[in-house]
Formats: sequence, C-alpha cells, structure tokens
Amino acid sequence: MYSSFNRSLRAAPKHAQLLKRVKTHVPRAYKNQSAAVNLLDHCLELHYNGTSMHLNYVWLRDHCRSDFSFNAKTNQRNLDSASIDLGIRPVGTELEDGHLLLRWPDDHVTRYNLSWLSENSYEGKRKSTVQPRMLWNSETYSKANVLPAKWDKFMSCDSVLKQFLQNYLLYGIAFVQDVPATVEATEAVTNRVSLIRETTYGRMWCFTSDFSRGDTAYSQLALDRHTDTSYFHEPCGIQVFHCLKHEGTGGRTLLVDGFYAAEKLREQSPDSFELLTQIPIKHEYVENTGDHRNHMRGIGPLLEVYPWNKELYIIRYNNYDRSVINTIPHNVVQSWYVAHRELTRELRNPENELWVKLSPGTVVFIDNWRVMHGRESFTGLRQLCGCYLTRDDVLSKARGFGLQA
Ligand SMILES: C[N+](C)(C)CCCC[C@H](N)C(=O)O
Ligand SMILES: O=C(O)CCC(=O)C(=O)O
Ligand SMILES: [Fe+2]
Repeated sequence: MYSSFNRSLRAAPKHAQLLKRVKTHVPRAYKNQSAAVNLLDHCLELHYNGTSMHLNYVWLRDHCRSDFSFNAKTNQRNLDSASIDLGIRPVGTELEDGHLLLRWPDDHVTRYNLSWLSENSYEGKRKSTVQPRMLWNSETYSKANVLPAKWDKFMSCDSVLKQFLQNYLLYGIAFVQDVPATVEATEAVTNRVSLIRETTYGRMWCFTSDFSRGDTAYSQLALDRHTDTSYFHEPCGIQVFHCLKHEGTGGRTLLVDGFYAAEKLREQSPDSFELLTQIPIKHEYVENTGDHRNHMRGIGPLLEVYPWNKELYIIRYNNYDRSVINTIPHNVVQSWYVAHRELTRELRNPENELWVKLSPGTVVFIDNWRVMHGRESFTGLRQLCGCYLTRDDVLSKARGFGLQA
C-alpha cells in the first residue's frame, strides 16, 4: 500500500528494532509511568497527562513527523495523504521515553512526542482557548490601566512592540502616543505592526465631513457602534485611526467590546446566541458617487465561534450596512430579530461604553473583529486618517514574538 514510498527514507532501524513486528494480532494495551495506550477498533486511545485522547489511525499516519513524511525545514507535509490506506492500523506500538512509537504495515515507523500529541489532539485543543482575552466594560478597562506605547520606543524597541501586541490581543484595542500628526507617521507606526490592507478607500486614507464618498462616515453625523467592512467576506482585521485635526466640538470616539456583550448574551440567552452564530446575514456597500462605483457584498453570521471549542472569534455588527434579510423563513426572522435586539441591548448598555476623544498624536488600533467603534456628532473641521490591516498578518507578527494568538 506504500509501494511508492522510498524505503531508504524510512525511520532509522534503531527505532524499528524496538518494535516487535506482530503478524497475526496487534497488542491491545501498553502502559508506562504516566501514559497508557489501547488499540481500539477505530482509533488509538492514549491517556497522558490527565488527558484521554482518541487518535484516528489515518490521522496518526498522516501526522507522522519523520523526514520521509514531513519536511521540518519548510514545515510542510511531504506525505501524500490520499495514498494512505483508509483502513490502516499500526502493526506494532511502544511507549518509550515520553514517546509513542508506531510501526505501520509497510515497516515505516512513526515516533510521536507525547506532549506534542496532547497539545495537538482534538481533546487537548478543546480544553484550550485559541486566543486568551480580557473582556472589558468601561470600568474594567479603565481599572486595568493599560499603558499606551510611546512613539520613540515603539518604533525602535521590540519589547515595546511586543507589549503593544499583547495589549492588542488581550483587549482588542491598543494606543500609541506622541506620534507626529501626519499621514506619513501614521503609516510608519502601522508598518511597524504589519501590512496595510488596501481597500476602495485607499491604502492610507484621510477623510473629513465632505461627503466625498457615499457613506455616513464622511459627514458630521453621529455613528452608532459598529464594525467596519462587514460587507467583505473577510472583514478587515484592524482599523487604525489618527485624528490629525479637530477645530470644533463633539466628535468623541466610542469603543465597545463586542465579545463582552456577546458573552453576556451567551450566558443570559444561549438560544439567541446560538441563532446569531447560525443565521447568515448579508451586508452591502453600494456606492455611486463621482467616480466611485462600488457594490460589495459579504455574507456571514453576526457571531462566529470555532466549532470545536465554541470560542467566539468574530462579530459582524453594522446596522447601517446590513442588507436585505431574505434567506430565512419568517418564523426564524422573528427569532433572529429578538436575538439581535438582546445583543443590541447589551452592546448599548452605557456601562460597556468607553468614550475617548482622539487628539493629534494618539493612534488607536482597534480589533475590527471584536471591538466596535462609533462617534459622537461634531462641528467644525475634523480630519481623521488611518488604514486597515488584515488580521492574519497581525496575528502572525504576534506569534513571531511568541505570543498566543
Ligand atoms: C474608514 N473609512 C472612512 C475609510 C471608511 C469608512 C467605511 C464605512 C462603512 N460604512 C463601513 O462601516 O465599513
Ligand atoms: O469619524 C470617526 O470617528 C469614525 C468614523 C467611522 O466609523 C469610520 O471611519 O469607520
Ligand atoms: Fe466605522
């Protein structure tokens, strides 16, 4: 069944000798110190470090980290998974020195570190969160006393950037102060974090209340809390704002932790929470102004959770840009509106509102998959510049610093 395998690339015979080749039956159970293995009909059962894992046999062959199966330099799989016999079972197993050794019918030997298995198994993953977060309302955020980064150190010192990214991951917002009030400096601060995501608004944008675009953002009107670019299938991961100038009144920025509100909903009204994770909703951006012709549409539920651990990872909430609901029957529409109302009530709880007046020099990074922003109406000339980032790039940067993201 592994006829295409190159025998010379198989695991060293040293390991092979450790494994008794069992022709007629497979040993049922092995125990050593804190680990125990059982070969069940459809999977291998491994007890290790307080976790009981059920590891599918094809999976065990597929995730083999031998040189033959996996390229450790590129971190890519060499093995053609489609060539694995779907009925495969190991013909020999052994627990040795914190490792699980498996011999396959073609004599190939797979050697798993038990800690690697407990970290990477379904059971292990179910227990852990993908991204640790500190959910906040205005009081808890203020009490946390999260310090902003300062421009000089932020631009030159990696530990300051790392701390900034940690704050961003935990709270979904992070500030840099003392930034020169220019688009160029704002761009430099952003580039220090990651790649800028160009959209129809430009790469770096600078806007004021001139209705140059067909969107309320380009007015002096108040904007209720929302996430941006809900009309993309992948909404932008981060929004960066820098207020370069404001000669007038009002115009404060509103920030609300959408996950704090959504978790309240999950506690108080689990059915409504679940409905919001299941009903796909359209958001649209239709623009016909001057030279601008845009028609964007994104479809996705208001809340999305990882299926294996139910951890929330995105909220799309923009009542301005939400499009026609016509994909669900009326009785579900009614329940959806009830659920939307419950979530909205929580999002609008004044205790959850963090109001800040952005002023020249302060750049704010907002997790647009989690934290909502809005603004108070204003008078006078107000100029805001900023840009969007893609979430994957920012998370990658954070992981590069060893942060859990
Ligand atoms: C930020 N900037 C002014 C460039 C664009 C604003 C986009 C506004 C849009 N309604 C949305 O919520 O996505
Ligand atoms: O003007 C503001 O403070 C923010 C407007 C807004 O929501 C946006 O540009 O995305
Ligand atoms: Fe916005």
